[in-house]
Amino acid sequence: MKHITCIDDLRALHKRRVPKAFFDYCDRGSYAEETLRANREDLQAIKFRQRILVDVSRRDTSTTILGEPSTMPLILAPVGLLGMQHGDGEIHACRAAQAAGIPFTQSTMSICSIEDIAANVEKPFWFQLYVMKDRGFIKDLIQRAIAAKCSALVLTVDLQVIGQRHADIKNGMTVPPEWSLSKLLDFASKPAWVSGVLRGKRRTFGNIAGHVKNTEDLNRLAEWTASQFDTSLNWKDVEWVRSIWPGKLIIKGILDVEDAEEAAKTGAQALVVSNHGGRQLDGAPSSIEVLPEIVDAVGSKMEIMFDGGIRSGQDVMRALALGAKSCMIGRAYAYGLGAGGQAGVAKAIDIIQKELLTTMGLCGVNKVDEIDDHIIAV
Ligand SMILES: Cc1cc2nc3c(=O)[nH]c(=O)nc-3n(C[C@H](O)[C@H](O)[C@H](O)COP(=O)(O)O)c2cc1C
Ligand SMILES: CCCCC(=O)C(=O)O
Repeated sequence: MKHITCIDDLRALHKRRVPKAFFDYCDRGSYAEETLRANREDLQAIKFRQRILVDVSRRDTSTTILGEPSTMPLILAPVGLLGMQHGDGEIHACRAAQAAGIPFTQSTMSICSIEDIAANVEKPFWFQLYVMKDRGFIKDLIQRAIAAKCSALVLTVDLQVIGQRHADIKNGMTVPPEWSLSKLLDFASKPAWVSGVLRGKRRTFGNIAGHVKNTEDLNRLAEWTASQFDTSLNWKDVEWVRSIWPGKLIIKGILDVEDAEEAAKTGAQALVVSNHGGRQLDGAPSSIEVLPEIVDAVGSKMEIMFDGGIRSGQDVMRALALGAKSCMIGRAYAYGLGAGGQAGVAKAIDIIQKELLTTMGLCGVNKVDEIDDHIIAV
């Protein structure tokens, strides 16, 4: 890993090591990918004020996230199918996060189950919930997260209707992989990936396989989602989740001020300003574009987390300057996982922390809570 110096290097290695269908599933966005591109372009358009001759010898990235100490304002976002990027991928990513001292969020759509992770890591992790039609099953899932001592529930509210990802259709992306000649040739050129996934505990969705009806459709992710996810989901269901889950609640997938104001009334402690990494509503604004107005509206009532397009410590600094308390990363660490398992995720986190520390120094800032819009050049 010594020639890896940035997240882009991990992406290139991920692309080389993991079958095309799973790399593209991770890398690409929905429809024309306008929002996917806007997430990156709008972050890059924010320029810093360089400040010199400030004593920055006591720089420190540590902070708190929902009252808990964290070594940096960074969270591993829920990412589905990590166990298809690398055998036992969820366990490896969670271990890397815990070793680095930051939270890991397990997706409902994980390959390893909640119990698989809990048995293989040392500390509590966060659980992300998708609400499906079978509410008895969802209640059971929440109770499994409670039994596994998950320390926060991330309720994702922006994927009841799934945005089409052209690449997944073109690649025939299925879980577990379905065989075809082109896939066999692709897999044959990635032997380390094949043996890693074969050694992994599971090759299908650990949390949901065996529980929900229509599992015969499970292989075709988009069709299966359309048949299982509940499009009637509304604010009353958030109250229902709140009544079952006693711990910290985070609502993920807010882009609109009115929705943020509604979220603030639910008793949730935090929200994530997110467009799902440009994988859902194509044509939606970038997350960074709407962050300031959401912070203005509800930042005094809830902790504001941010995601969408973060590929560096500079990007974390930008989101914090515009009012986020912490940032989630999705692809940045998934690339690391595909590139090198736990060590690759650790590398992604380390790269971002070092970049943040350097950027803080060059902007004349010592502490995370000193980062605000004074560091932005106008
Ligand atoms: C491959 C992939 C799978 C994802 N799966 C989930 C998921 O299961 N649940 C969820 O809430 N968000 C999911 N997301 C969205 C991420 O949690 C996060 O919002 C997004 O990745 C942030 O953008 P970034 O990838 O540019 O950092 C997924 C994102 C990616 C890239
Ligand atoms: C069916 C959803 C799978 C996980 C997800 O949220 C994503 O791919 O963006």
